[in-house]
Amino acid sequence: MTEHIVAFGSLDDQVRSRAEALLAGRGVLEIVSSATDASPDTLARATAIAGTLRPGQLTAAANTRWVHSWAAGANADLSEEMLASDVTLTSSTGNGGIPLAEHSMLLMLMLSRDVPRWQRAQAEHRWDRFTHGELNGRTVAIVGLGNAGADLAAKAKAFHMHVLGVRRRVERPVPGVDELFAPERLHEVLARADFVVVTAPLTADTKGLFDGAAFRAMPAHAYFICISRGGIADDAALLRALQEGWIAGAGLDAHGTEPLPPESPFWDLPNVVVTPHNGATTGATAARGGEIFLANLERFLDGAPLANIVDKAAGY
Ligand SMILES: NC(=O)C1=CN([C@@H]2O[C@H](COP(=O)(O)OP(=O)(O)OC[C@H]3O[C@@H](n4cnc5c(N)ncnc54)[C@H](O)[C@@H]3O)[C@@H](O)[C@H]2O)C=CC1
Ligand SMILES: O=C(O)C(=O)COP(=O)(O)O
Repeated sequence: MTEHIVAFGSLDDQVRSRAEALLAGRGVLEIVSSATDASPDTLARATAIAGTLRPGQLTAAANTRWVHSWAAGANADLSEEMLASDVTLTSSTGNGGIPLAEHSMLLMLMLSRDVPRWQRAQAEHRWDRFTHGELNGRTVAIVGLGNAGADLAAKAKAFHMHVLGVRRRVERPVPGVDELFAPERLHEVLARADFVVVTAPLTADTKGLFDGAAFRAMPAHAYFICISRGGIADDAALLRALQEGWIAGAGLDAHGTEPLPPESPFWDLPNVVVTPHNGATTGATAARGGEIFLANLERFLDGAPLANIVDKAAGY
């Protein structure tokens, strides 16, 4: 059987030539600049698609058996059409765990040292020597212990932090995590944390998990960091928590509304570090994403079970 693989977006030259080598004699690779540019003919020919489909496109892609998302969190791919279809959806989970863990360390360091205050002083050429904090000996609670969370636990341990972890399978220890808790004990964990880092995916279970009660459960000196998905925090509650001093500050790479609108109050809060959902945007992430796709392409061509299959019912 000849496979017709369509990729939306630009493929790195190396990934492209390796995909073409895998397909030699077994199929063709067609690159379309974006999903919007995919013609009905292209969609009808595709037996597999890499990229996020637009509404109506999956229905038009009648021969497609596999859709691969370039994203680690496949939320944007889980359309009504996708949920209703029996097409296999795979994600790029695993591409960005390392930079997300680095980004979490960066945000914890920036917040504890009050880097924004130095930046304000530097912009004004002002010599502002103040007392700031250390990570050493502080407690970090990590919610979600997959690629990013597990790597963060090891990194936090290397900074001599005490590491609390929240995961559903508490019976499975994670290196670097000192104490593991089930999600039902979240508020108890939050009450003990100096830093809370959310790395869990956005699912029906995690949507709005950080509501007013969760922020009130955190100590007033604690910082909230979200590197996975906005929507896990209720933005109105987070804003109140930051403005009214329920918590000390936040480091936000993932936001409830993206791009964060220019008028959003989060931009201007002195105790918030905003990054534009690019905590994992490194060359290495793109390279790892390419490897994940190529390994799955090989499995697809061999009729072998695919890796990184998204559990449509679980939502990630
Ligand atoms: N900021 C950015 O640029 C990026 C953000 N992401 C987001 O980061 C997330 C994490 O990435 P990875 O660590 O690679 O994913 P992962 O799938 O390896 O890790 C997520 C972990 O959360 C756990 N989990 C799921 N529901 C949970 C719940 N209710 N309570 C506690 N734990 C729960 C899962 O079992 C899994 O172990 C992705 O799902 C994605 O949404 C991913 C890449 C880039
Ligand atoms: O891979 C992911 O899930 C990410 O959040 C990365 O952002 P993107 O989807 O590439 O805009």
